[in-house]
Amino acid sequence: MNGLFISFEGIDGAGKSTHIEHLAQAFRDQGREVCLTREPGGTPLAEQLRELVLHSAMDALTEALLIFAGRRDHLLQVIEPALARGAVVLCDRFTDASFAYQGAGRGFDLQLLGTLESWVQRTEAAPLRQPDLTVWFDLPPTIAAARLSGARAPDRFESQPEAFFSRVAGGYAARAAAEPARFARIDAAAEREAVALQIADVFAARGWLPAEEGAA
Ligand SMILES: Nc1ncnc2c1ncn2[C@@H]1O[C@H](COP(=O)(O)OP(=O)(O)O)[C@@H](O)[C@H]1O
Ligand SMILES: Cc1cn([C@H]2C[C@H](O)[C@@H](COP(=O)(O)OP(=O)(O)O)O2)c(=O)[nH]c1=O
Repeated sequence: MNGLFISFEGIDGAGKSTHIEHLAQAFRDQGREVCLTREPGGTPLAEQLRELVLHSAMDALTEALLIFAGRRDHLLQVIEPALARGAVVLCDRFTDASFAYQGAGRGFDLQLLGTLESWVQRTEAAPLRQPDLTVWFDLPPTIAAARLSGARAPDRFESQPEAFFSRVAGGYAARAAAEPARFARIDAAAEREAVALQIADVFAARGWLPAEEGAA
């Protein structure tokens, strides 16, 4: 069976974590091996880099290099081997987050991000490894901020002002517009159950899960 690489994107508080575990179970119920992972992070080395990126002050190039260094390790140690085994890789954020946060959010050079993407995502199995599907939780930053307020201690990104998240949201929209076949936009402002149904539809439409399996 072919592996499946699925990433989940959206601004902080968009609802990704709320839905990923349920999807993982739906795939396991179909007898699929599921590799549940995240970025920044996903390997011991990349988790160490994550700690630095989320909690230490640094300039934009340093930040981008650390994130892509972690991504390289994660891709080679975890994602490619899982795909080669035929597993379903569910990844909480991938490179679109770099274009949205470092690019649109921080104003970092998009061309340079594209260069890093092409270096880092070239593997033996793929000239440019990209997710087969990116589930994009789209919702206004005001709603995300309200959901997050008091829910958890903010990291370096979560403590940014709302204008930052408006730019990040715009960055996701631009990536989605550039690659509409890879992106599935979810109206994440909806109630939890309605969001789950939208996600279920996306997976059913691709024939990856039975219609009822994705709904919470
Ligand atoms: N559809 C929803 N409506 C209202 N609150 C939600 C919804 N989805 C998630 N939440 C809540 O919003 C907060 C952020 O959700 P979470 O899944 O952690 O987002 P993310 O992983 O994208 O940052 C959590 O407290 C969660 O319980
Ligand atoms: C993958 C990635 C994440 N990030 C940021 C987005 C998030 O604010 C932060 C951590 O992501 P995430 O794991 O989604 O945080 P949490 O578990 O707290 O919801 O890292 C980037 O800035 N660039 C990237 O390439």
